[in-house]
Amino acid sequence: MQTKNSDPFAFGVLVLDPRGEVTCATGFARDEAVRQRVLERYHHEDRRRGMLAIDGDPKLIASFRSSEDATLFFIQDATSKSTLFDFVTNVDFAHLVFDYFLNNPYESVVVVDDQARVRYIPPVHERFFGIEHGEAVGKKVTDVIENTNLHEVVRTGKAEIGKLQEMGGVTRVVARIPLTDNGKTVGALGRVMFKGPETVLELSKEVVKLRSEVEFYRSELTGLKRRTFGLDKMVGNSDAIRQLKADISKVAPLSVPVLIIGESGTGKELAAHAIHSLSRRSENPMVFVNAAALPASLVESELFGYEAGAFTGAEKKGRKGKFELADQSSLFFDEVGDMPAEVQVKLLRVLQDGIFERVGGDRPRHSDFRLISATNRNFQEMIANAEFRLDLYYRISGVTIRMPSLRERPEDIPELVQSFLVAFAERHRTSVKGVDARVYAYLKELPWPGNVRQLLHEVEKAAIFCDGPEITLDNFRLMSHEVPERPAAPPAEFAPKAPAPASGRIQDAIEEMEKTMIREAMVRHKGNKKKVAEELGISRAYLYKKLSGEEPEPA
Ligand SMILES: Nc1ncnc2c1ncn2[C@@H]1O[C@H](COP(=O)(O)OP(=O)(O)OP(=O)(O)O)[C@@H](O)[C@H]1O
Repeated sequence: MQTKNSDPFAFGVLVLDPRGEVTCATGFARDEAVRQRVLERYHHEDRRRGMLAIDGDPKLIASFRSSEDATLFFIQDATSKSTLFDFVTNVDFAHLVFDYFLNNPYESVVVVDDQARVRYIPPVHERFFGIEHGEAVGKKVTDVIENTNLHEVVRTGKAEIGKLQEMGGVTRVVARIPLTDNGKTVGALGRVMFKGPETVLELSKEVVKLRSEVEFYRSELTGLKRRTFGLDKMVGNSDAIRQLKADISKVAPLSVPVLIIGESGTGKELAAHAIHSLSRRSENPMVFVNAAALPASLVESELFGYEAGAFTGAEKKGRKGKFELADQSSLFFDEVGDMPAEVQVKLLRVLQDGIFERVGGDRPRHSDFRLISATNRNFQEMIANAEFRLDLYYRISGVTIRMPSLRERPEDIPELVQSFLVAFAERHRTSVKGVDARVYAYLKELPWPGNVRQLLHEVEKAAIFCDGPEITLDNFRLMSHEVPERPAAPPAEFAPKAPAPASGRIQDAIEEMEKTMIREAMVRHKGNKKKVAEELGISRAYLYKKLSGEEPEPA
């Protein structure tokens, strides 16, 4: 057959009279064999119109229509159109599907050729544009359809999906798809995707809703992960630590204020993190306040925030304070026992009912925060000495959790040492050092006034100075002689009295040495007090006191 595969648009037309005689045969239909195959298949049909898929060589698709005086066949070579052939073979009402796609207002397509001339426009569109049936065929699409871009799609070969198109005073969401054959753009089709942007708006609202749900579940998942992480970070398996973990798990989900007491370095901040992580507020970050470091002059703006233009130097838009930031989250008040009396009184109301006012503001605000406080001070003594308000104490201590000192749980030392060595190796990308068995026995005997923090630093220093694969007793002995032991009792006891002259007294010498170490560490850590306290194995409150005794008044 001449036309086979040489022309993708090749077709044939066959017309029969009522007696079944051929009255017209063009293209494919001139071939006797093709006619025979089509008619054989047609003789089994009792429909008046439809499509026939005829297997063989070549594969053929014939659509037919019969009336009183004639039957018309439109025959196409289906060799290169296997999908179409399969479709027609399997769907014996294929013509209805085509009908639907050609006539339904929201499915029907406009087809243009490679010159962007209209090849097909469905009747519903003709009516919409007020044109006669068939009038648009052959015209430039831009002359027929308002605001079309089909000509550009033909030119560029690039699809345009979900574009808005104004037509006859209404907006539709349309898709314009290039049609390619053997890599060449032979035309394009355009179809309405949605009646109007409102439909898309609805869909996008749905997407936003689903996204926020995904976000919620994602944060739930992170929360779940953090939940175990919170307690897992607390190393130790002694009775004291197991009891502590059980207490934390019990208290954490309740919204009561928690006061964590314990010597410096026992892990109070770690416990606060665990409480927050195990609470329903864990999706939001915990807000920190170091009460000891809070100057009375800044307390209100820091804690309650301020309105725009509240004072010179204030941020233009105003600023949220810590209480506002902690809404729906936890507020961690570290070193709460070191809070000056004038600060204590300012907190009574907000800690009672969550109500506060921003500086320069004239309306009360409310924050739903959960208070977690920590101190290494002895409250009983402080209350007795009128250093801490009893009413405030009641508000912060809904539940009190006591952190056991390291002396109370020496059996945890090996596990702590191991975990510090693993973390050290990870941080410095080295292999994990082993530990000589005698080391543990030695460490268990020490008083550990700086508790876990001090142990951590001793272990890290030992790891730094250890050249071999195993940390030995010597590494520790060396370190512990270099670092003077400091008790972890209330910092006030250790606050410098007055600059001591070189008197020859041991106490003065220790203070001098301490000052030097603090000064050097402040330089090393560029003034980062947290790091300085960590490195020196002292509490931040202690460091603040030391610094305030040393630093000259600002000019
Ligand atoms: N049980 C523990 N397991 C592992 N690390 C711990 C544990 N307890 C404390 N640490 C570590 O010891 C250091 C001090 O802990 P943290 O800051 O929580 O103590 P703190 O009681 O708040 O001290 P301070 O009162 O001086 O602020 C931190 O590096 C912390 O990670």
